[in-house]
Amino acid sequence: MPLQYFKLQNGNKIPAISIFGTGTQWFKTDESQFNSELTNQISKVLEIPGVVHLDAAEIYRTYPELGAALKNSTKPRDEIWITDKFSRIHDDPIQALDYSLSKLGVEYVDLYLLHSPFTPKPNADGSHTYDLVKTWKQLEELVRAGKTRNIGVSNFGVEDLEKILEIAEIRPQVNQIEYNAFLQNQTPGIYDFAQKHQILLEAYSPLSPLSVEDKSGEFFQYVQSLASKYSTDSGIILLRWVYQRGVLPVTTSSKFERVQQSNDKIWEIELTEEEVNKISKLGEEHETVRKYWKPFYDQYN
Ligand SMILES: NC(=O)C1=CN([C@@H]2O[C@H](COP(=O)(O)OP(=O)(O)OC[C@H]3O[C@@H](n4cnc5c(N)ncnc54)[C@H](OP(=O)(O)O)[C@@H]3O)[C@@H](O)[C@H]2O)C=CC1
Repeated sequence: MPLQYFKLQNGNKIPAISIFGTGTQWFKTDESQFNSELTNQISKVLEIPGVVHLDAAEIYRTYPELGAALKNSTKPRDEIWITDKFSRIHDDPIQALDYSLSKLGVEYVDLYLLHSPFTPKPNADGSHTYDLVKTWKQLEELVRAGKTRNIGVSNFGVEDLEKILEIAEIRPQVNQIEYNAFLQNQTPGIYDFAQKHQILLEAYSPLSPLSVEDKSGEFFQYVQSLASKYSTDSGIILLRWVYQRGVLPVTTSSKFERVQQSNDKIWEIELTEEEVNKISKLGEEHETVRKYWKPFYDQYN
């Protein structure tokens, strides 16, 4: 089966898996330290036929590598979905997106997100908050200027989203959150809230369960049995479970074969409803696995 899409609330279509994130293992603290291995990997990803979905952010400091790969690629711009995020390295999203567009050498991104409702670096008074409403208005300006096709948020809880929905003239289409079988609500009620308001959830770190050391429990035996049934590996089963929960998986790999496999194999299998529900149930019974934004969200484990 070919690549699938989710339909956003505004009618636009988004490729239903982001096969290459440039954060996590590719994250850098210094933009000027060029990682040619990353550029090579993105270049190979851009050779995969059809639309490919890439994930970027200001704070990953990987625009130079992504820009170099895009420059060398012959793939038409409309076959590349670029998600980017404002992480508050620049003061506001207008400056930040102008910077990333110039580094990436493109005229627009497909989706621009507020990376989190917090400032990673504390304000002078020690707080981590900032003016979300003012910032959202700037994102809307970026849509009107044609610099991004869609806008959204990341790591937002229900209350933060409510603030945005109240004032939005252009609605958030996406909330990219940490989501895996062992963390089905990054913050209380976020899954149901997003469904109700037609905000597409994206799952970053969807494969976190595989990083657990003790894999002797029923969850792992069950996922492994499904991998055998569908002639694949546990990673693909977990990505497919995310997709069948109506959530868009955002994954990455240093191994090109895995990127290729995530892009193809996930569309060749279909879990039954019973299998999806059983993964959800066994996952919920397992201890929470949360890797990011822990100082803010560990309280919800
Ligand atoms: N908005 C936010 O705050 C955040 C966004 N993100 C975004 O999400 C992206 C993905 O996050 P990440 O946590 O890396 O995602 P995953 O949960 O998909 O983890 C990727 C890891 O899993 C391994 N892997 C990949 N495929 C398989 C497979 N089939 N079987 C077993 N292991 C596999 C890879 O290792 P190997 O290299 O050895 O294949 C890699 O180390 C980031 O790059 C970033 O773009 C991430 C964190 C926070």
